[in-house]
Amino acid sequence: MRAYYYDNENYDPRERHELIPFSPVSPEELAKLGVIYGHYNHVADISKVARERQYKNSDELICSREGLGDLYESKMKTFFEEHLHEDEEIRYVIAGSGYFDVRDIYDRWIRIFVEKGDLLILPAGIYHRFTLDVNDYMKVKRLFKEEPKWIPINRPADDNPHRLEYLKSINIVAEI
Ligand SMILES: CSCCC(=O)/C(O)=C/O
Ligand SMILES: [Fe+2]
Repeated sequence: MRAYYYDNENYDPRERHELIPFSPVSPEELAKLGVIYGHYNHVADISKVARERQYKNSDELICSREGLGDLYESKMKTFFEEHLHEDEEIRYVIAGSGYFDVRDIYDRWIRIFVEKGDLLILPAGIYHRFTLDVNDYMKVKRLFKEEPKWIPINRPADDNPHRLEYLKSINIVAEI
């Protein structure tokens, strides 16, 4: 995992987009936003984490042109729309790599590069998005607390109760 501030420039999002000067973000800073990172060499280790955190379901997705076929363009577009979920987003990278972008408390984008063995947990209510990198391939295990479901709620969703709950959890009081 490697996290850093995004440059906000308007070229292929699958490029690195490092802000100049390079501004790294530590796992501790991510934790303050409620973003949890771990690294596990074997997919089997994830079963333990899943038990501990009471994730009951999982599925696997191959994000690539081949894996998604005709859905590739539309899925990539959806994943890269800024959105939130009403539940945690839990992703374990089985192979390949990609980027999750999350908003910090000042609404700046932090780019999180994840690769094989990385586990990333995004809290419910955080604004974020996802893109593959230039290698265009990621095999990911998605874990769910309940039934496998993936519902993105696109920004603006500032009145969403999970958004408000999230802001409270990181000590930000929303302006109404
Ligand atoms: C890499 S898993 C597919 C993307 C996804 O599930 C998501 O919610 C991105 O934010
Ligand atoms: Fe998401």
